[in-house]
Amino acid sequence: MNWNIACIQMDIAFGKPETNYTAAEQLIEQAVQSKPDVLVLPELWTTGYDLTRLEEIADVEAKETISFLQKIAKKHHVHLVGGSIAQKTKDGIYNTMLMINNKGEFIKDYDKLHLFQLMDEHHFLQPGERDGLFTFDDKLCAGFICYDIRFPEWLRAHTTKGAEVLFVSAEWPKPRLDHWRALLISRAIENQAYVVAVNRTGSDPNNVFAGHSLIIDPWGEIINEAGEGVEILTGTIDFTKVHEVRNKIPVFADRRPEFY
Ligand SMILES: NC(=O)CCC(=O)C(=O)O
Repeated sequence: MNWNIACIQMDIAFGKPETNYTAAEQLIEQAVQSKPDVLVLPELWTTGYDLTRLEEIADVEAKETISFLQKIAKKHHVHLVGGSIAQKTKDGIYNTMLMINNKGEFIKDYDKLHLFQLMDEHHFLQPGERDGLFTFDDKLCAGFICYDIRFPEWLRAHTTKGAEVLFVSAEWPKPRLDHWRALLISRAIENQAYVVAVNRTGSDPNNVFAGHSLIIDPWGEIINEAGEGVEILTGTIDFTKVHEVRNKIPVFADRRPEFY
């Protein structure tokens, strides 16, 4: 089985959800022209890092975003890794990734596990406590959010359970572009999995963001890489490649977890 992927590398208006819904919808309408099976959005794409105003602008129980994504998924018969949004719950605000299948069914939400202190997340957000595993078309995938990629053990915990595609939504600043690329390529090689990583572009009052969304195969080869600007990045995932690479170098069978 193959999947055509489309990554929505967008700019994000700081603290303006309505502007961002409109911008995302326009880009998605362009992206669906190539008939993707899966569409992916970046981190905190409705609000950006306007953390001091989250109490006011976060989506309560993610209701508005889920309904926005469900409408798109059904209209275009496309699976959505709906990036992440600031979700307001009774326990606090979370940085939450939303997965909707191509029938418009809500499949999974994943709250960012590792909060990034350098961008003050720990002062405004609650850390997640659940895994990022989910299934589209019977294929086991996993979702991660930005800083999570610095924790190889977290991604490995998902591939040892069988995940074959690792989706990453990010707002990764430009000064650490080299880390972004190196970490993502490493996560693909060590997990022998596809990595589909969507970063935002543009800037906010505190950071300039790197763009350079990436689709990487299980051998660590880059299938496609975006530039710095607004872009729809596409690429095809061939699931047989996961099994070819895992059979060639049987990393999972050769692990010695009793010594780790
Ligand atoms: N939004 C984030 O989690 C950014 C992570 C980051 O920039 C890093 O260097 O790690």
